[in-house]
Amino acid sequence: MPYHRYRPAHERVHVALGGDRHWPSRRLDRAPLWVPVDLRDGNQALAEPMDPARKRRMFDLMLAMGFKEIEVGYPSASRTDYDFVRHLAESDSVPADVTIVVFTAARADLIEQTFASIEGLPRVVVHLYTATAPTWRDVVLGHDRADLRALIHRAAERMARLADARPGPPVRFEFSPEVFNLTEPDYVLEVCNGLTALWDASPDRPVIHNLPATVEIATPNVYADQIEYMHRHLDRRGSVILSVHPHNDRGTGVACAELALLAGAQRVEGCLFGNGERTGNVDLVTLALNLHSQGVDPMLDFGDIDEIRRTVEHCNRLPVPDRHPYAGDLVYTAFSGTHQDAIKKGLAHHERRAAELGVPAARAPWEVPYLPIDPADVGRDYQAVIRVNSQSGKGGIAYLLQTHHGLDLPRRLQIDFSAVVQRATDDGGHEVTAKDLWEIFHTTYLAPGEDGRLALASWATAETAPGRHEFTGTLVADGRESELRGTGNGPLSALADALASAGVAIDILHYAEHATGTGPDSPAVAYVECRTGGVTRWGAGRDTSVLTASVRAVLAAVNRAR
Ligand SMILES: CC(=O)SCCNC(=O)CCNC(=O)[C@H](O)C(C)(C)COP(=O)(O)OP(=O)(O)OC[C@H]1O[C@@H](n2cnc3c(N)ncnc32)[C@H](O)[C@@H]1OP(=O)(O)O
Ligand SMILES: CC(C)C(=O)C(=O)O
Repeated sequence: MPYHRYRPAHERVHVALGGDRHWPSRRLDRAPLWVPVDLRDGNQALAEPMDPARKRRMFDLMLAMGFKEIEVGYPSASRTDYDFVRHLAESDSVPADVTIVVFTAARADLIEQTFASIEGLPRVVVHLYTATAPTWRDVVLGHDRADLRALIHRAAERMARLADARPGPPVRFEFSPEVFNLTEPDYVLEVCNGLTALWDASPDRPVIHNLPATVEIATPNVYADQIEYMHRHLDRRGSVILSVHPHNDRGTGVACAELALLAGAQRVEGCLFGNGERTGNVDLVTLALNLHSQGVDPMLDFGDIDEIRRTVEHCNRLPVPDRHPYAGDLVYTAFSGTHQDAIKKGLAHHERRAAELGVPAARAPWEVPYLPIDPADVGRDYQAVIRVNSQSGKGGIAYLLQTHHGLDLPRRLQIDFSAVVQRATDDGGHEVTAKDLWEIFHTTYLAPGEDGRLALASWATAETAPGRHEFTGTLVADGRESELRGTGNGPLSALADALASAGVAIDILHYAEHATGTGPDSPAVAYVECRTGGVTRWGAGRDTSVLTASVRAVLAAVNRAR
């Protein structure tokens, strides 16, 4: 690989913080101000940018989730964006606690058009951006440091003039030195501090300085150092909201945002599920739910994450991957045996703990292995948690039979059945559903008691004296009938005695039964482990009568052994 073509980050940008950093020992204990930029940065990265209907649907989703500041577009870039801002203004669609952000480059015509778009909107941030990094200055914009600072200053003055001329509540300002992470720290400070003064930022009308990792170039600790340096050196710090805007080129956008928050950032711009230019903007869903999983209020509602995902997929026309943190189809699912076993035990323990605490399971403290959050918190259910394929073990299989069919298999039967399922999945190599498992269970353990070579044409039991039982019946073996009679201290030992009288000697090694529901019509299931002719097999029976279920279970085990 031609790796020698690339330079490490420390050769490309000076990080001014030195060794004196505070962020590593800080903790995240509150949510920042989240600002979704899906309708601008996300939208500009789509092959088919959103039409007005999709924009509106995304906007409504953001309101429903509880976002309080939303970047809605680049109104000077396209008719759709301009009209969307006008639509929000004219339809009175912005709740009183929500601020709208509009985005503009540092060009007079674009700024004028931006201000025209926001007429009548009560709470607005106008967001100015210009790239400040050396390569962009030299190659793209063709300005040296002083020229570019002057260009930005002129644009900011124009914004201030237009804002002053506007009736109603004051407009607020945001500035992004695009590619902040590759810009000399002293230059960013000079430009940002200049704007803080020019816009006369105050605590009640703070300016937002948004410091983008436009293209991720370094490990997240480097970004954290860069943010902490700015946090400690920006003028009028109490009048500045320090914002970050990470992208995900190295796949570490989330880590960059989290470390930046430790380093002093107060606001995060990103997109839902990480849509955005190239590898995307930082994913706000992951960031917020990471906080939730630490016991910190994320200040957003993810109660129905599948609906959020469906809406975002519809608006972006891009799928959210199956492994996406917190939201992917497979992220609360375990296929592998030991994980399933641990989750099954963990869920049972969770239910017990909730009962002990006297709270609903959905309110009890969460400590289930392999599941960082309770899927129910985001509207997922437990049904999908465990799925079975060739990597699965007894725990997961038993869990599915229990949750879907009410079967509570004895431990040794779980082991036996898991080997049966393993053979079935090894042959086909595919996933086995709960319905498939039931069919395999039925064919293997239940059916041999109902239509096996050894059957009972009729039978009856009676308690002839206290603790003394008699079993009588007609045995059909390979088409031939014979009468049976046996006695014992219970119906099953009487059955064993009767079978022995017909030359079928059996030993019942294990017996268990339970109801599968609550009403009188709900079937009982019996499980029997039998040894006959030196072979040990499990059988099962199912009937509304426990006794009939038990007799069938014995016959099933015997037929399987024969
Ligand atoms: C990191 C980011 O996400 S930045 C946001 C990027 N988003 C977008 O570009 C989406 C919307 N953009 C657009 O629709 C168009 O680019 C428009 C309408 C805004 C402008 O279109 P055009 O006038 O055709 O210009 P074009 O798109 O070619 O932009 C390049 C020009 O803008 C200049 N420019 C780039 N950024 C800025 C800036 N922040 N401020 C001022 N000028 C800038 C370039 O130097 C170049 O100037 P030149 O033509 O004199 O060389
Ligand atoms: C200009 C800023 C906000 C941006 O979109 C970026 O740098 O990615």
